[in-house]
Amino acid sequence: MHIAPSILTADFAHMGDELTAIFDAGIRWLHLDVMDGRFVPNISFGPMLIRSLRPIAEQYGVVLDAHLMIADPDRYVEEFAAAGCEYITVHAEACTHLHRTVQHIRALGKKPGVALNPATPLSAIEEVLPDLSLALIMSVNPGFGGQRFIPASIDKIRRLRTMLDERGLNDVVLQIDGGVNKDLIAAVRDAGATCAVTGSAVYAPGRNRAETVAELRQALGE
Ligand SMILES: O=C(CO)[C@H](O)[C@H](O)COP(=O)(O)O
Repeated sequence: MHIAPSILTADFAHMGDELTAIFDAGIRWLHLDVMDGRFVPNISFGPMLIRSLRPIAEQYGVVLDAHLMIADPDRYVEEFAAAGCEYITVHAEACTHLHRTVQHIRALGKKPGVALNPATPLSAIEEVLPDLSLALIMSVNPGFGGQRFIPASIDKIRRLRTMLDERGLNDVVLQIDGGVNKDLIAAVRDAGATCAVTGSAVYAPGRNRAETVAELRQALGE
């Protein structure tokens, strides 16, 4: 089970320290929430910030995973590939030609992911599942960190796990994103997720980052 902290709720004035704190605690997967103010009602950051944190991530061998909550993401996938993202995830709801976008990311030598909003059924990705490296289930409505986990997401993870297993797609990362904390992380793992995005559970105001990471590991029985 990968723990993938999202920097959305980190202290942007001290980003270098925020990263080394979690990497020193053993984190090797970083989730980058890119928001455009159109697909979601919030604006976060873009490829420029990712380029600037890339050397620190490379020093520790950390996977950079970009979650593009942006309209018409084809316009920008090349920039995120050049910025050093290994996984590039787009939203099914934001793509007119999802299969083409997935192939575009693959052709750039990157690992394509597709995210689904809470109201979007799994059937929206069924046809592209064999082409994916990652499938992301949103367990909050995208746009903001610190929201409450939607309980129905557990069953959605289970159903996606079954779809992947039935097709022998065991290498596809099943990522869950939104409201995952120490009380929920074992349940999402048990339902079949293989990567948990944790924003405010790691980057909680005033909390020691090594301690928040250790709490999540403990909850997983590691
Ligand atoms: O995609 C996101 C919001 O759109 C964030 O990754 C997600 O919400 C993580 O933050 P938290 O763990 O605080 O919910």
